[in-house]
Formats: sequence, structure tokens, C-alpha cells
Amino acid sequence: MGGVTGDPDFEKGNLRGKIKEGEQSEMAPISRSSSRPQLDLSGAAIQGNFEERNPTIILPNQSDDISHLALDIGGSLIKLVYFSRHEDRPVDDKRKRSLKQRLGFPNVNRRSYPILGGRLHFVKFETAEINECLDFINSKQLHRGGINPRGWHVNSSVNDDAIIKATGGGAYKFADLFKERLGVGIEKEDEMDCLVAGANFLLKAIRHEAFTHMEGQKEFVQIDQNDLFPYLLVNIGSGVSMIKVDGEGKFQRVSGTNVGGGTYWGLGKLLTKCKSFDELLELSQRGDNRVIDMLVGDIYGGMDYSKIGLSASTIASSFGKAIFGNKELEDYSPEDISLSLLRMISYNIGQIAYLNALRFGLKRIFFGGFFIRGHAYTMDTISFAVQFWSKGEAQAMFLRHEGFLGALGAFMSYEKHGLDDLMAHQLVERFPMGAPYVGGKIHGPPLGDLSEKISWMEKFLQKGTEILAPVPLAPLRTTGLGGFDSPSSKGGSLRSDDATLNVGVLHLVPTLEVFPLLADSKTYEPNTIDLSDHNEREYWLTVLSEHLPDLVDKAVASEGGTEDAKRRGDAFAHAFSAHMSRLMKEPSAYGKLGLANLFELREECLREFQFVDAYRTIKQRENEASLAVLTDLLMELDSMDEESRLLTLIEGVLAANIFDWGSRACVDLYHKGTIIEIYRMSRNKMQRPWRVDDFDTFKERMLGSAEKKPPPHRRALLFVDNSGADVILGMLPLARELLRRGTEVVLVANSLPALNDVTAMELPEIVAEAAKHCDIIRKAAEAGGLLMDAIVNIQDAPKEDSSLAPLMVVENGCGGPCIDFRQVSSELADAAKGADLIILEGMGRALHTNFNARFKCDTLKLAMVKNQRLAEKLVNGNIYDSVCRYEPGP
Ligand SMILES: CC(C)(COP(=O)(O)O)[C@@H](O)C(=O)NCCC(=O)O
Ligand SMILES: [Mn+2]
Repeated sequence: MGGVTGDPDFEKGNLRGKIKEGEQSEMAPISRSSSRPQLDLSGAAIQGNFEERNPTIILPNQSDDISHLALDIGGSLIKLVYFSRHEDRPVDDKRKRSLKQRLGFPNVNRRSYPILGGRLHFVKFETAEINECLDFINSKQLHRGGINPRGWHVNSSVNDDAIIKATGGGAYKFADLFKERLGVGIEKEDEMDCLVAGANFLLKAIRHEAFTHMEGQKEFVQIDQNDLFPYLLVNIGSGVSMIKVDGEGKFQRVSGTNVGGGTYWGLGKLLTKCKSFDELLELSQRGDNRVIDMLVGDIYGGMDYSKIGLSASTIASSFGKAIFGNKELEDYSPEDISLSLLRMISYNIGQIAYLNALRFGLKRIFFGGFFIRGHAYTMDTISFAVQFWSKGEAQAMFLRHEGFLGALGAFMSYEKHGLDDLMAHQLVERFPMGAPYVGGKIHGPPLGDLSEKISWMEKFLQKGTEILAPVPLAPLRTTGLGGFDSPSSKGGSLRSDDATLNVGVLHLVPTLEVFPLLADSKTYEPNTIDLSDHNEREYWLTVLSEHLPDLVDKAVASEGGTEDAKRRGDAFAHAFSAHMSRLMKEPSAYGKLGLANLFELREECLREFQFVDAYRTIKQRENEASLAVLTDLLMELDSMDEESRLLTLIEGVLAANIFDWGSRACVDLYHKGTIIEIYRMSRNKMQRPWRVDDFDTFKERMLGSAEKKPPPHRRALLFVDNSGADVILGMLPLARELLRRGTEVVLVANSLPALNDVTAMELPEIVAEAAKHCDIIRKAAEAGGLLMDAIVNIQDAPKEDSSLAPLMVVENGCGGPCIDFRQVSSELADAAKGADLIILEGMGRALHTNFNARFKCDTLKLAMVKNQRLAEKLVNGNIYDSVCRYEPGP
């Protein structure tokens, strides 16, 4: 990343942030037990230009994709779970270490083990096509990153005694085939053990895993990890097992029934001549069970039997109507038969499950197994039965990854893979690149490197209609065409196995934590707008869709506009459109959906196609223009009295928040003037009262009254937003004011680029440049270890004037324009511990998310509303209105 000025001295000054030759050891993570994969630093070299700020380090002897694999080989499907580690992001270790010392956390390497970061992938194949599965494993060399009984091996050759864990009948049936084709043995794991281990893992490690399903509505349930056991796990396969789970590895099969999925499929096949389970399920979509089932109303002349609480529409006897008249099988439609059968079996299972929960006093019942397959109607029927028999006391719950319980359990059964660590951390579900296209006739996302991904998108374009998952209406032919409308997919509310098993990739982000200053992390909901509302979802997806052409242009230009970049740009546009298309129809396809997730998805998709920073040039240009006028602004501020200065500073933040390349209206505005002209215009329009205006209360806390001067805040966390004027002319002068009053300031910025947001990596350069124009900033930045001279010998450095409040920078752990305070970087969590003031800036962080969030300390939310609809809905106002919301801590 280049400097902001082009000034050679300045550029030189920043060489200190680099990872230099001979410093490789700094990249080494904490020492790990030998049971974990080791980072092999031998032969490490820097790739490319030594002048780059954070060049990539190549570790030639390090297996690039340490992964391992477990399988559940069932009668119809093979489910495969594998783990791949993240590519390590270069870490500015020196700055981080100095920061931690300043924040008072001497154990500098705590939680910084990048190698443990990785992803859990979920893939399925049809058992009949087992060769495809073997090819997939082979192409990804998944069997080579496995372990042998003595621990990890990451060699390129396969050991004789290498094994992979598998469960399900096929683990026995296909063991020889695996040995023959891949040279690995299969270690069989008990199916029931795996099922329970898989369910426990999911319920503990993933936030939006369990959900209820009533009358077509899916609602996620927050499970308290400490209050999970005991529960009833009902696995509906061919037969049904009911398992009372009391803890890790502690369970008992308490009941079951021989009337299960096999019964539905077997009887259904005989009665309807259907060829497949999915076909049978699909038939039920269009059926009417009243034709065959005997209802209470049939017996009571159309009346309810209210005395015992039965409505006329209750099924009195499944298939009971067939007794009457002289209809033959052919006289009934396969659709009606299928539905009657489905209801008969689902009700029966729901009832037995509830009775068993009652018998053992279990509060929670989770249903899983191949019978359910995310089929909305099946889930509704089971839920209805549980609700009916429990008189509303109990609720049926389902698991998003239920198709992978066994495979996950087998995966968990590896002893020496450090999964205990994995469990201790958060798994964050992300949107897998292949997600919208996986399913139907194309199996699994065989997507590894970039070219694979691109050709997958291109293949999709050619074969578009053969893919059964929802896809954009019009095939996108040119770069950046938007659109997310869905064509007819596989019919109504039916979501078969194909869709359900098509779940997200779970990203393990070991450094993410709950923000300690959240008033109540259990009830915290980051998103302000509810995207489960159809209209809201349609509106925001349309907005994002309309942004797409412009974004693709920027992204392609940021990569030099090459042919390769254009190809990647096209692939990005298709992938993102397809995700939007799927989410329009199925909002909870990847877990609970909020606006923050949509914006983040867009950034994730860009990164998938290796667009590192689409707004790089724009950011640099705006930084330069803003730095050029910073001195004037600071002089103007310094000529004011305290009170007008504070007001001008807050006005300045609100006015400069107009520089937002994510807002359609603002981008249109930028064609009408220069950065400085727009900034001036925006500042001149800042008349109070603002739409939300708590300035007076904030001022009182800051300045007090003539009689009483309040103490300054100890430490302020300033969540900065956009590059250029926003951070340089808005937030930095506000930070300076706090510093000058003796408050420590931590600038909190994104870990990864998102739109034109400034990142934590870019901030030290900006601060260094600002420090040239301002002594307060310079001294504070030195004290905070932001200027390199101050970092070099931090331990030996003479103690500086202790009254001088430091200015620091931390990354927030995010790669989108919003912030979810349940997942922040450990650095930020550490910094938060001493903070008593939070300033959230910008629409993404203060309005779309966290507008209603409450914190344990004083909080100031500052943003300009740059969207008319949001302004109307949220603050009953208009576009370009300002929000200054101050909430004193308890
Ligand atoms: C992406 C954003 C949240 C960024 O806003 P910021 O946080 O920079 O103030 C915002 O630009 C936005 O909501 N844009 C979409 C709406 C629109 O184009 O009007
Ligand atoms: Mn922004």
C-alpha cells in the first residue's frame, strides 16, 4: 500500500511497519504442542517487492492447506466435513506488541495463533457417485493432510498407516475402495456416538444453529451453552432413534419407532409409484390429505369435538376415509396419498418424541436425520404435533447442519487435532462462494483456488438452467450487471436435501470475542432493520443490486483493469447476484440475516475473487486532499473557546461523514464538486437542532458547568468510519480534543477493507502524516507507539511525561461497513477494558447496526443519514439529516 502523500521522506518513515528479512521469527505463533500442525519457517522468503509495507511471506516448506477430513457414508448420501486453515494474514506484530504493553497486557502473544484460524467445509455427494467423492478428495489432497495414529502428518506422501475417520454403513462397505484409490485406511466410528458428538458441537459452537419452524416461519433460537443438557435428540432416518443427551459422550437411546423415513419412502413408493424420496416429498406439496384422512369433522358432521379440544379439521384416523365407498388405489391422487402419509408419520414421530421428553423431564427436543432434509412442511408438521400434544409447553427445534451431524461427529473423534481449542472459540458462519450453486446435479463446491472459482462461475453461465438452486433471472452477460430476481426454482416451499445440506462454511476466527462493554450480550442484536420483513429485504437487496455495476468497475480498475481483473469482476458479480437471489427467497439460508451480513457478504465475495481493496485509489486521493487542509482546520478550531470548539468538532464529524462511497445519493453528489467543496457545503448546512440532538447532554458531561468541572474520560474508543475527510477532518480533530483533555484515545478501525472505510493498517500512516502538522497528535501518537521511533525500543525508552495521554490504533476484527459487537478482535476487547467512552461513527456502525445497542459506559453515536428511506423509518426525517445520540453509562 502506498503512502498518502507520495513524499519520499514520509514513505521512508513507514518502512518501519514492514516485515523485514531476518524478522521471520516474529511471524512464528506461540509454541504449540506437537499434536498440532507445526508452522515450518525454514526457507521462508518474502515475495515480491521489499518496499511494500506488508509483503507476503512464503513458507515453502509449510503445507499450504493443512486440512483433515471425516465422512459419513450413508445409503444415499456421503457427507464430508473437512478443515482448512486460513492463509495467514501478515501481522504488524511490533505495533501490536507495543500496543499491548501500553494497554497493560504484558502477555503479548496471548490468543495470537493465526495458524489455528481456518474453515470447516461441508460437502455432500451421492453415494451412487462415490467415485466423484474420491476424485474430490484426491484433487484437494484432503487425505494427505490427515493424521495417523501418532499425530499430524502434513507430508505430500501418504503414510501406510494413514487413516481417515468415517461413520455410516458405507464406512464398512467402501473401506477397500478408499485404500485402493487413495491409499488410506478408514477408521470406523460408531454412528450414534458421532450423531451426538456432532449435535453437541453444533449447539455449542455455532450461534444460529437451532431454529423452530411453525407455519412456514423459521426462527432462530439462542441456546445457552451452559444450559444445553439434557436434551432429546430425535434422529429420523429410515427408523427413528430418540436419544437422551446428558453431556459430552453421555447419552442413552431411550426410545425409538420403526415408523420412520423408510416407512414413508417404502409405503409411498408402493402407493404412488414414485421413483425417489424427493419426488415423493415434492408430490406432498400439492396434496390434500382430507381426501383420504378421516377428520374429526367427518365423524361429527362437520362440527368440532370441543369437549375434548379437537377441531373439525383434526385427523381422527390417517387413511381412515379409504374405508368408505369403493374407491381403488388408482382413484386417489399420488399427491394426496403422499401428504396423508407424510402427516401420519410426522405426527406420530412428534407425538412419541414429546411423550419421551415428558417422561424424562426434558425441556428441549431437537429433530434431525435424512427424513427432514429442511423440508418446510415436514418441520411444520412435526412442530404442530409437538405443540399439540404438549399443549404449547414444548417446541420442536431443528438444526441447520443436521445433515452433517454424523460427519461432524466423526471429525470430532480425531484425538490429536487441537479441536478442543477449536471448540473453545467462536465459529463464524460465512457465505461459501459455491453456496448458491451447490445442489441439484452439481455436487459439492469443488472450489479451491481462484481459477477453479472463476471457471465454476463460467461453467454456471453455460449450464445455468441445469442448476437447480435459485439463480439470477437473466444470465449476466456483461461486467457488473445486477439483478437478483429468482426464476422458478424447485417449487414452492419445498427445500429438499439439496438446499438444506448446502450450508455455509464455518470460519474459525480464534481471535474474535464478545465486546466486554456491551450492556447485555445475551439480548444484544446488532441489526436495526429486520430483513425477515419481505419489503425491507427487497428494498435493500435492490439497493445493493443497483450498486453492483459501479462497484465492479471500481474493483476491476483497482486491479489495473486487466483482462484477468475483468474476468474476476464478472465472476464476482455473478456470485454476489446469486447469493442475493438465494437470500431473497430464503433469507435464513446462511443463518440469521441482517443488513450487516449483506454488506459483509459483498466484501467477502470481492475477497473471494481476490479484489483486495476496490476503493484504494479513491481513499488515497481523499486522504491527500484532506491532509492538505488539516492545518487550516486545526488553526480555526484553536481560535475558538471550549464550547464552540466542541460544537464545531461534532458538526465536523457529522459533516464529513458525507464521504461515503456506499451510498448511491452521495456518489451522485461527488460528481458535482471537489472533496473540499462538498465538505464545506456539508458543514455549512449543519444547523441545529439535528434530527437526533443530544449535544447539550454530551457537552455537559464534557465541559460541565461554571460551578462543576467534570473529570475527563479515562479512555475513549473512537470507532472511525470512512477514509479522507471523514477520519482526517472529522474524527482526528475530535480525538485531538480528547487527548488534549487528558483522555487516552484508541482509534478503532476495520481489520479488512470495506467500501471506502479506513483500515487499522492504514491509520498509522495517516496519523503520522497528521502528526507533522500538529504537536498534540505527534506527542500522543509517540506515546501510543504509533510513530515508529517510539516503537523501536519501547522497553528501554525513558518514561515519558505520564500525564500525556496516548493515541493508539486497534483493529476491530471486521471486514464490512457495520459492526457486530459479539465478534470483535481480542485487541479491541483488551482496549475496551479500560474505556469509559465509546464514540460510534457512521451509518453502518451507528445506525444500521447498534442504533439500539446499549453499552456499559458513556456512548456517543454520530452519523449522517445518507439514505432517504432509512431517514424516514429510523428518525422520521430526511436524507442528509444528522444523528447525535448520547447515552450516558449507567
Ligand atoms: C454502506 C453504508 C452503510 C456505509 O455508510 P457509512 O457507515 O460509511 O456511513 C451506507 O452507505 C449504506 O447504507 N448504503 C446503501 C444505501 C444507499 O445507497 O442509499
Ligand atoms: Mn463507511
